Amino acid sequence: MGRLTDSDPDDTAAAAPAENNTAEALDPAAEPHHSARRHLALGRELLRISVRRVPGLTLALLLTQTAAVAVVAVTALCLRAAVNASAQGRAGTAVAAALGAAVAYAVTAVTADLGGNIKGLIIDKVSLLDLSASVHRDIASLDGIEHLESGDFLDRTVIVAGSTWSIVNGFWAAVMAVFGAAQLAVALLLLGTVSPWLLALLGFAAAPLWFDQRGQRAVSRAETDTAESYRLQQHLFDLATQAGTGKEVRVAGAGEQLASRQAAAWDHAVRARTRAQVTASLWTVTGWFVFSLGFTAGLAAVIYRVAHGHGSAGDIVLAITVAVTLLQSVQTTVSGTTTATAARRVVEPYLWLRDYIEAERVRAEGSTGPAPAALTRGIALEGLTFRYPGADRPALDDVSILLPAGSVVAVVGEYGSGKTTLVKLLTKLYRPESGVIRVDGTPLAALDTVGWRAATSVAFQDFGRYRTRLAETVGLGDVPYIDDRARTAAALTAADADTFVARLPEGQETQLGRALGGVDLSEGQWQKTALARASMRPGPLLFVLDEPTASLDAPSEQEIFLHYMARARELAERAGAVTVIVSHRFSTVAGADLILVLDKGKLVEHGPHAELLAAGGRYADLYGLQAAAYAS
Ligand SMILES: Nc1ncnc2c1ncn2[C@@H]1O[C@H](COP(=O)(O)OP(=O)(O)OP(=O)(O)O)[C@@H](O)[C@H]1O
Repeated sequence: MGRLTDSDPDDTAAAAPAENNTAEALDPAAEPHHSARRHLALGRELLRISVRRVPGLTLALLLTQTAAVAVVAVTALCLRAAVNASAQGRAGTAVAAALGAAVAYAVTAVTADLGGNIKGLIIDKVSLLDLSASVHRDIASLDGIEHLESGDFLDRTVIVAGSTWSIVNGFWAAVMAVFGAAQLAVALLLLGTVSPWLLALLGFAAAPLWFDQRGQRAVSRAETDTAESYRLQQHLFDLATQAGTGKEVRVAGAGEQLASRQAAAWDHAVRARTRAQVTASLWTVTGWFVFSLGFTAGLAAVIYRVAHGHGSAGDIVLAITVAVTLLQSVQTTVSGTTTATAARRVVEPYLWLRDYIEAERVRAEGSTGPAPAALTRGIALEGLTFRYPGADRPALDDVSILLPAGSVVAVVGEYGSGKTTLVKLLTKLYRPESGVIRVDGTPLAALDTVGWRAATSVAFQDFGRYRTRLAETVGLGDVPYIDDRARTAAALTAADADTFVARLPEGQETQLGRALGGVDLSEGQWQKTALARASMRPGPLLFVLDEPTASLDAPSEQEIFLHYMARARELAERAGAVTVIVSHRFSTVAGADLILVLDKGKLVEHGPHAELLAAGGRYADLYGLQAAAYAS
């Protein structure tokens, strides 16, 4: 992502999403297990970021940890010397050695506390100021929206966005584990000076590590396996508790049903996760049991040897001191490794997201062509086919047609026939699976996405409800002019919103959204704000209205259509702009130059209204049905 650029090219290639939107490309099982090399590279990046962001703290942490390793040896050697010197009656040496041990103990206590605090500070700063910000920025900068409609992407985003702290924590835990291992090595070396047999404790020290990792893998697996249930219960909870859906749920009396389904999904997720936690705890206990057995046997061996004249009393003290340190070192190494391993739950999706974003960037690299200043030929669809991830049939199937420059094109068809999908492809929110869109002969894919979008205005069917001040809600349609009140006022007029704006307490400056201390709008009023937003750009080459009046009453609908037809003609005159109007209501689109009739993704008829009526085909049937329904 953004500033983290050291990706492993092999891994990137392996993880890059497939070129098309196939189900396989989004199969969670297909997620790569990133190589150790990749994890190391990420570690180096995090170290670099820490050094850059908090150099003093990073240095202090590394120094305290190095000191912690050194004091293990100093403490044990001083204590052995003190005991042996006292036994031999060398009081001066004994006192000096005891003092050395005391100082070393004090340093141990200070470094333990200080290390933890410094680590916490570094993690907070790096995760909040760098990682979180770069994750949000990179996700927001993706061109299309397929990632926003992909469960796989969303799952990973949810995991990563809330847990960048774990990534940095995991890295520093790994560093602590390395220092713990160094401490362990020093401790074993000292034990070796008492008896080489004590080196066997290394094997026993590895047991807790190994068993702990097994447990962590079980926990990790359970979380992945239950991610869907977890998402489902969250969705059901939202359905019942959010104002929009909550109304329906209450009127329908579906609350109980939703609550029991939510409980079942929650129960399934929690049960599986708890089972895995219990298994992990059992593995941990087993590991420590094995270590304790080895430790007790080793200590018994030292005491036996000293009792039989091999070694001094100081050796026993050294063995006990070091063995205690050994326990601490193992604990540091185990907990560091466990935390670092647990962080893989976030690191793996994080690397997956980086690969995804990188692949998207590479794919967008060819899109650099400028949008034309005006259209002369129009927008040609050639064999356009598109299938949503996981869908068994295409949403658009081999659609070929020219949307002539300067024309008003209506797209009609029944629910789910592919109308909105066509809009998404025209606005580069999705890439076609096959076929091509040409803008005056240039493939749309070759045009710079930002440039093309700047030449486009769209009012989407599922429009956004931005709870800002009304003027900003509208002004967001053309960000450079967000504070241009004359322009936002004109856009509101175009959307037939003047009457309701006049009734708002502070007109254009009214804050929207009751939760933010503002006012709530009706569906129709929200739709008018979306229409106004789409009217902000003065001269788009492509102007799209997707069901622009679905929430409006008949007089508003009529008013708005008349206005936008006039605007379409004006835009056509000025720059050969194409206006696309998606509508269920056939009567409203009769004035279009070209009508496209979609049926299950196929373009089944096209032509002007009169021609299609005369042909007596699908359009004529549907038109007749609607006319009869409105007449009755
Ligand atoms: N994000 C999505 N993921 C998967 N399938 C989708 C998605 N959006 C739409 N579809 C499916 O693609 C097909 C075409 O949908 P589209 O929204 O383009 O139809 P439409 O003609 O605009 O419908 P409506 O009139 O209801 O708005 C439908 O079968 C729909 O279920």
